[in-house]
Amino acid sequence: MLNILFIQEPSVNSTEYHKLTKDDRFNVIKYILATDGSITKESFIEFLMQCNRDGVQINGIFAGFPAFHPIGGLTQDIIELPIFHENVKCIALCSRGINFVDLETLTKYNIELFHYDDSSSDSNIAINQVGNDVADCAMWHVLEGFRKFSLFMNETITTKHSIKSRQVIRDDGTTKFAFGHELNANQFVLSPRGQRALILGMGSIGCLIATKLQYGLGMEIHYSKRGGPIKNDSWKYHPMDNLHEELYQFDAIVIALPGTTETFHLVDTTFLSKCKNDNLILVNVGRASIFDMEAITQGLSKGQIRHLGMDVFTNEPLIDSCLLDSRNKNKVTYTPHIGSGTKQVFDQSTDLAITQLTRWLLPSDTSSSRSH
Ligand SMILES: NC(=O)c1ccc[n+]([C@@H]2O[C@H](COP(=O)([O-])OP(=O)(O)OC[C@H]3O[C@@H](n4cnc5c(N)ncnc54)[C@H](O)[C@@H]3O)[C@@H](O)[C@H]2O)c1
Repeated sequence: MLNILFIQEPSVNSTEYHKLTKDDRFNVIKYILATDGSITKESFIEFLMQCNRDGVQINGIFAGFPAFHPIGGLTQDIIELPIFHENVKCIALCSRGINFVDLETLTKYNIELFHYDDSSSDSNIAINQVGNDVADCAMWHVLEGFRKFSLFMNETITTKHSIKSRQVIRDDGTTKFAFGHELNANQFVLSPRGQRALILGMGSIGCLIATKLQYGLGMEIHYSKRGGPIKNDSWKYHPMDNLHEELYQFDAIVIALPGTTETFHLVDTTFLSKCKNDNLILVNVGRASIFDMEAITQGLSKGQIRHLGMDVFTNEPLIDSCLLDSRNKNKVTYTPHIGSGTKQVFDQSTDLAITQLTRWLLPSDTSSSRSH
């Protein structure tokens, strides 16, 4: 019997989880690392020791979201414990990103770490569901940048009146009727149709953002990435090393890049100085580290940035102060890192993680979806 420890709750809709609970080759053990601080690293280690005293060896770990984060990560001292590295053969995360895990020490002990990967048709999953759902989130922020629907909705909630909610306040404080095309005396609601979007990063997320902005909003698509262009004749490629010279022409810039040392503060004061100097829409669904937030804050205050849309934050889970600043309330939209937060992704991530664990632990198993 192989023991799989669940340190986070799986999706109750997961077919693979239900199969696992009925499979007599596996035993499901749960010790949930709660996010409220009630379980510490010490209590987790004590739990492992108790398992050992009871003669139960943990062979695989379903880490889910947010994995080991509540106890400060899967650190070297935990992995170095013989009761850990002598028994655990594999760990499966539900997130695509691998954060708070000491990969080097896991590799030293040949412990396999799986993460969410929906790019292959190998398993019974919807391919690139994450890319699709994050791209929806990016498209919403871009649309908000042009049309400002949330702003009008909030005004309607406040005024309970469909005319007053779109009224424009003149510089002298008087109001006038508005068709809905004016935000204030100097700013207009715009159609995204025919406007130019630059997408930075053209991986599984970037390509779907491009498709949605092109076919959903009617935008002209430009993109940049490392390693040369992709095969698509209707999107225009700009090499990264010449990007600054091209920035003047874009109405919306969408970030779908990973947070790396190379992309750190890619969007800084110099970058912004090359962009158009008003009505710029900036959206980030990649990583906040790509933005130099001081430069962005200045861009907002001097009126260069018409709209800032963010699904990622510098010190998550905290929200960047420029987004919370009341002076920017009509210029920002933010979502709490929920780009991929759909039921479909949640259910599928459990299915994938369990498939990865069971395949690794029983490599010769050829039954059902667990076969190689
Ligand atoms: N907001 C969310 O909920 C959410 C969810 C999943 C992923 N993400 C973020 O989105 C990022 C992109 O995800 P993906 O699945 O499309 O990744 P991917 O690996 O499929 O694509 C990354 C793209 O970025 C490009 N790139 C990487 N480094 C670069 C550099 N230094 N300069 C220029 N281009 C570079 C690559 O060429 C590729 O086109 C992830 O790394 C993650 O940070 C966010």
